[in-house]
Amino acid sequence: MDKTGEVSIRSNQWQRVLRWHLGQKANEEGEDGVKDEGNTYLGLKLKVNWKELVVDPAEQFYYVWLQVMILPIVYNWVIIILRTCFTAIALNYLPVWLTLDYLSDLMYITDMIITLHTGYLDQGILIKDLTQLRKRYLHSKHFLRDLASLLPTDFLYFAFGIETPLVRINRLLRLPRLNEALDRMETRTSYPNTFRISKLMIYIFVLIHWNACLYFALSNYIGFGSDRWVYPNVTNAQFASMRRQYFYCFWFSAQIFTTVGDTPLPSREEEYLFMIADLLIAVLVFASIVGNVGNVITSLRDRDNVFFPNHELVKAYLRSHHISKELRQRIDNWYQHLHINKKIMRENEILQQLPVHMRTEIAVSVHLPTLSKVTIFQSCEKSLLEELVLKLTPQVFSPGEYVCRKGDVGHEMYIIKEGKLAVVADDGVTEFAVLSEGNFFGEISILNIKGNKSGNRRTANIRSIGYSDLFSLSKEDLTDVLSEFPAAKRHLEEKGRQILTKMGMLEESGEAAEGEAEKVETKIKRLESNLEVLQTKLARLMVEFESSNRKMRARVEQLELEVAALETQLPEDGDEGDGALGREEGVGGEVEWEREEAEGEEEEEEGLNIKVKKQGRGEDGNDVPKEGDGESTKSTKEDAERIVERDKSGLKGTDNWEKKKKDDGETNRERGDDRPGKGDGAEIELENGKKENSESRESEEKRQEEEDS
Ligand SMILES: Nc1ncnc2c1ncn2[C@@H]1O[C@@H]2COP(=O)(O)O[C@H]2[C@H]1O
Repeated sequence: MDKTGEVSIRSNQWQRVLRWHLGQKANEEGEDGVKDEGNTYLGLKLKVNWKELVVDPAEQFYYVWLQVMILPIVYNWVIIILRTCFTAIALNYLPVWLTLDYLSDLMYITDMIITLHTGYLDQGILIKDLTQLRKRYLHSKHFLRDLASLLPTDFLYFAFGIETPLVRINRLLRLPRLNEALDRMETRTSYPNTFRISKLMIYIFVLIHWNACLYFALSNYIGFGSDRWVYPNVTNAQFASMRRQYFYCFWFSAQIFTTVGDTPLPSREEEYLFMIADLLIAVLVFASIVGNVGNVITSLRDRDNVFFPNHELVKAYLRSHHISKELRQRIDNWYQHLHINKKIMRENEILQQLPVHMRTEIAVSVHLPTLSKVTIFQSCEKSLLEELVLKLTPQVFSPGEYVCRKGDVGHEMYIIKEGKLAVVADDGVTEFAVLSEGNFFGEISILNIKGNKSGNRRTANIRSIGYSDLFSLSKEDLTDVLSEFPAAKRHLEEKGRQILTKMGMLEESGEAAEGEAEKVETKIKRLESNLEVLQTKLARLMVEFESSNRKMRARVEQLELEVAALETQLPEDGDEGDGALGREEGVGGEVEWEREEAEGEEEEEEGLNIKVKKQGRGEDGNDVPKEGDGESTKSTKEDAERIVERDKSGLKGTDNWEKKKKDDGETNRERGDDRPGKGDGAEIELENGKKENSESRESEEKRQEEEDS
């Protein structure tokens, strides 16, 4: 199984390498082809449609191609000026130069084709459509620059002669491609500081080289050996060789740029101008060397400071607080141990800038070997381990140091990555057990194990025997993780219980008490929920009672009003028909106003009013004094208003309840349920009211009939 797996992984890698050879289309077919037959690769290679090849700029091929492109660009930057100024060098190696020239041109052309087929990201998606790629490249300024760098200026050789390679100066325009390649390398390299310094040195070398070439050309122009400043006479055998010519000029130029050593004083204006320009450039070169090297040193120190805590500051602090020599020595040893063994304490801080999933992957690959040695985590799901690794904090303990002491409050548990620790008695000598790599401890006091007599206190002293490398996991983090993985929690608790039982620190009745406590808790919860239901019912009943009470009161008040109105009306009935009518109207108005209060009872109320009027006339027949009439009517109206006001304010307290009832009813109706809902008390009330009214009306009518007869 393993072997087959390995083979398939390897073949996958090959398939990926093939992808950029075969192009996107051929790739799909190619995968099957490669699987099926060994010879298919060759067949597919012939089928490759190179025109449709699209390069992903994030892939290895593009990176490798950029590195290859460094060669022709650097070649042109170094050789064109050399051949221009050192004619002897140009002519002596002409076939070599011409070959290299056209080879570099070929690479420039290939580079343009590859750029044309390089996809780009649009909203995070790689664009592979060749028409779009072509359009984008051909409309960009890069294309113009690339085209300019490839113009066949070599035809100018016919005009100026083969010894003037300066005609190829346009080849230098490809410099941005070199920068791109170097930038990519800088992000990929594992040694960015070394890379930066090397890059700087190469730039300076090219600058000195150019200056050397120009110095030789200027000397040639002024006349070799005409003064002390220029290049000595080339007819002199000592300075005749091409190598000597170049090295002398390079040395002279390097002297100026590094401002080290004595250069001969210039004697002609041209020489002065050359020296002035060189010295100005030299200042910049010098400054950039110092600056860059300074940066590298600072970044190296910063890296160390991030990896390891700043010892200098701690030392200064300890000195200023007159800490004992012995303790200072221990602290020094601790730092020394970290540095020598490259123990990184602040990895969480260092990886902070990465997205969580990447941090998890790193943490998993770094810490999983340790976690997988821990027995309880061996059987755990991968997701639990992934959650755990991000929460682990590395800690290093020195020899003899106590990690925890019996009786302390526990805040974290520990996993041993490396080292040995002893569970020791209070005398610090008797060892109960020795814990080593892959063991864990400190879980008992943070797990709230039922029946644990020591509660949240440490049950033992743990002392580091030598240097020990631990991971600590805080109580909160552990609780968080375990809440989602109950099996792991049970496992941990079981181990804790075993230790506690051995130590006799687990209450026997702990389990039973736990069960009892659970039962009581369940009962309490049930009672509480019952109580809630009862309270709700009571509140509903209260509201219903309140509502019917209010209505009854309103009805009584209304009847009283009407009776009073009739009483005042009766004596005038015979004399002033109109006035009586007016009053009747007035009372009717009041009654109407009352009616609005009594919800949904209009018809019944009207019926009642008529009956009351009849009854009033029939029963009484007494003359009610006219004077008192007005007053009584007025006071009755005021009373009624007061009552209604009171009722209204009484209503307010129950408004929410009424509203809830209505809402409930509406919800039911929305559900298509026409039955009265939980909150349909009002409707029920209304129906009850109607029933009562019709009953009272019937009894009223009966009474009337009896009286009439
Ligand atoms: N006899 C023992 N063997 C191994 N580990 C122990 C023993 N006694 C205590 N421990 C561990 O030491 C830890 C001390 O802190 P805790 O009580 O939180 O949890 C304890 C256990 O994890």
